[in-house]
Amino acid sequence: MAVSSAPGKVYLFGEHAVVYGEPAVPCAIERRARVGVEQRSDNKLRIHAEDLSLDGFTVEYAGGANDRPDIDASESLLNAAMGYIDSAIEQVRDVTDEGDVGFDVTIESDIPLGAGLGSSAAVAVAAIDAGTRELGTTLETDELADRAYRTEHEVQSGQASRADTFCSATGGAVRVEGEDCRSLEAPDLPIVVGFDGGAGDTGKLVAGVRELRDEYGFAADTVDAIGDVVRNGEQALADGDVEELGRLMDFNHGLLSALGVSSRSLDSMVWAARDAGAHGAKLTGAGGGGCIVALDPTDETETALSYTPGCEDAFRAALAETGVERLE
Ligand SMILES: Nc1ncnc2c1ncn2[C@@H]1O[C@H](COP(=O)(O)OP(=O)(O)O)[C@@H](O)[C@H]1O
Ligand SMILES: C[C@@](O)(CCOP(=O)(O)O)CC(=O)O
Ligand SMILES: [Mg+2]
Repeated sequence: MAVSSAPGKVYLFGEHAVVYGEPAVPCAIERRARVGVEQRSDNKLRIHAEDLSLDGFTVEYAGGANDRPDIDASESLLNAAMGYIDSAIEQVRDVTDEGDVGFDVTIESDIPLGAGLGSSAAVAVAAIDAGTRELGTTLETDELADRAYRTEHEVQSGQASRADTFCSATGGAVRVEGEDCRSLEAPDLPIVVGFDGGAGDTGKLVAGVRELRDEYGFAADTVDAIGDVVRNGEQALADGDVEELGRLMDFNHGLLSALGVSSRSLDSMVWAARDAGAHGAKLTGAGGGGCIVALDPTDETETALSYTPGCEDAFRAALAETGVERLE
């Protein structure tokens, strides 16, 4: 059996706009998904996912479009639940040229699902890394990130950036613009996360922004403006100017909100953080529900969030210096 882990992330800047070629700066955090993969003697896939919102389940099936697991859940729920892991295993089969190989896969994760902290990318990166190693192939980080990106691209119906998967594979703070992915020097940022207990559907939210962008010139301008915020943010990051970073995060949140991807609970957490004296706050990831990220070196934001109606959990997140980790 091979076991790998990979971290989740927050977006300091640039989600959604990154899908259209603008730069984005995500930052890996110490919340990880661990995936164990063991080769079977038949061609079936057995997936044990403790932390899925289906209350944890075990299924056994051969994988691929024509063989669905026999469990009592709607097709859409099942697709949402299984899509990333299914597609990650296809990448393992493809990269190792072992189309018929079966696996027992076990997933454990401390990253909330669908909440903007990149659980899908972490699961894809860890699964592909463990799966390929189980078959005797160790991928370079760039190829691992690329294979995990293909997983997200497929599951999100062709609409995904390389940001989440590159960040999860390499760790640290990164900058992604189209195919250009690189690591950034980042100061130790005082990151606080607020979680509303909910989730958003990444594919749907991305499609919604695309429709707005196609329909209105000003929505396309809003996407471009996010790119400008990110470029300023990169400079602030290089200068270690946390106050300026915060101001730019506030601006970024306003633009995301204009694109329709915020929600009442995300907005209340953002305002609670600002009122508590955070340098800045914004939603992170696809939006619709899930998490916000704020910068505050004091305890005020975490405390304020823990009393904010609609906030289920608030925690400080350390930067994850290491991306994929090979545990067994
Ligand atoms: N612990 C887990 N076990 C199995 N699959 C997971 C797990 N965590 C995430 N996933 C997969 O990732 C999907 C959520 O990804 P996504 O909607 O992109 O949100 P995010 O990446 O922001 O968490 C889940 O529906 C599931 O397919
Ligand atoms: C909205 C988007 O920019 C980020 C999605 O992040 P998450 O899956 O919500 O963590 C989509 C993408 O970059 O693929
Ligand atoms: Mg995701």
